Amino acid sequence: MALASGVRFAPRALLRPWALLRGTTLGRTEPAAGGGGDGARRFGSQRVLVEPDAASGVAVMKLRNPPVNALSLELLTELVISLEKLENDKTFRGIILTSDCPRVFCAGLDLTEICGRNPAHCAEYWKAMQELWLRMYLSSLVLVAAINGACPAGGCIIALSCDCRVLADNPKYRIGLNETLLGIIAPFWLKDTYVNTIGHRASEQALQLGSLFPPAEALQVGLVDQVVPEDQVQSTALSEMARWLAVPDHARQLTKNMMRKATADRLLRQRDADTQNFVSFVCRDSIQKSLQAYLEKLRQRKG
Ligand SMILES: CCCCCC/C=C\CC(=O)SCCNC(=O)CCNC(=O)[C@H](O)C(C)(C)COP(=O)(O)OP(=O)(O)OC[C@H]1O[C@@H](n2cnc3c(N)ncnc32)[C@H](O)[C@@H]1OP(=O)(O)O
Repeated sequence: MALASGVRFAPRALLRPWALLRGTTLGRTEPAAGGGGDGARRFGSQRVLVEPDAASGVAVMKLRNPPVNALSLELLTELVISLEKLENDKTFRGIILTSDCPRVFCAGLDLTEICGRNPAHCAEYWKAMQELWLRMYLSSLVLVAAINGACPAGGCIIALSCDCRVLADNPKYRIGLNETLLGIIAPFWLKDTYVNTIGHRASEQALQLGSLFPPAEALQVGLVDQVVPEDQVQSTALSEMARWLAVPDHARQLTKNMMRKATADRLLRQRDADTQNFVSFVCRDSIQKSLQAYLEKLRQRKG
């Protein structure tokens, strides 16, 4: 990811994401409906659909890991690869991230990846989560989240690592970090991202209470930048994108780096310790029990 000035600010020592790939179908390119030239060709993978528009330099990236876009290891990996692909293509300056699943933007960590799994798997999973956050948080592209569904926990992290957030005005589409309600604790880099977005006091309250904010409250606290009727989320995200792209890339990119680098560096300095911390915490019997109970409650809630 080179800046116009030649500065590279994406962490270079990141995992090679394709090493994590199992049974995915990356790199597939197909014409979009009614499409013609290059600008109308879709590409992506099984769980991430990319609709590039070369003319505007903007790609729409859709999460499609039904039913709730839970962040499985495969989805995390495919997101990193799609992001990297767009970043390496000079045609693109911005990405609109949205969901292809009805009513849910992203349900957060895939709890089945950390329930009843061995420590090695949990470590691999957590590294992939760190990787995605680092890549998104420091991306040289403009990232706009078009939040067209519920956005708890890890879903909120994805949205917060974008530059701008547009949320559909539906009381069911709540957003926030609800980790404490699952008996788990947001890691420091998540807490830092929250504080950077909504300030210390609001974060302190929201993190301890595990608050999930409905749209009007999310707007008020500053978690999202716009709340609009559901059918206007995409068009508003495009208008926001135009506003951000009106700024010269090099100036915007260097400013973004100035604002975010310290937060990302903090994780980069202690990535292994953060992984060990995560693994030893989630593998505790008591935490496994509460995660299992939460998952069971989700399953029983159905119907
Ligand atoms: C040191 C510790 C560090 C901790 C790191 C912290 C970082 C992030 C934490 C997390 O992200 S933990 C995950 C938190 N997520 C949630 O609490 C959301 C839970 N899900 C929901 O509230 C709802 O599913 C929804 C997203 C609002 C959607 O509701 P809807 O009614 O549309 O769908 P459901 O019927 O509830 O679910 C369908 C299906 O999906 C399964 N499922 C839902 N969420 C998850 C998940 N996060 N992981 C795995 N599976 C999930 C749910 O059980 C249903 O499954 P089936 O019954 O169909 O088998």
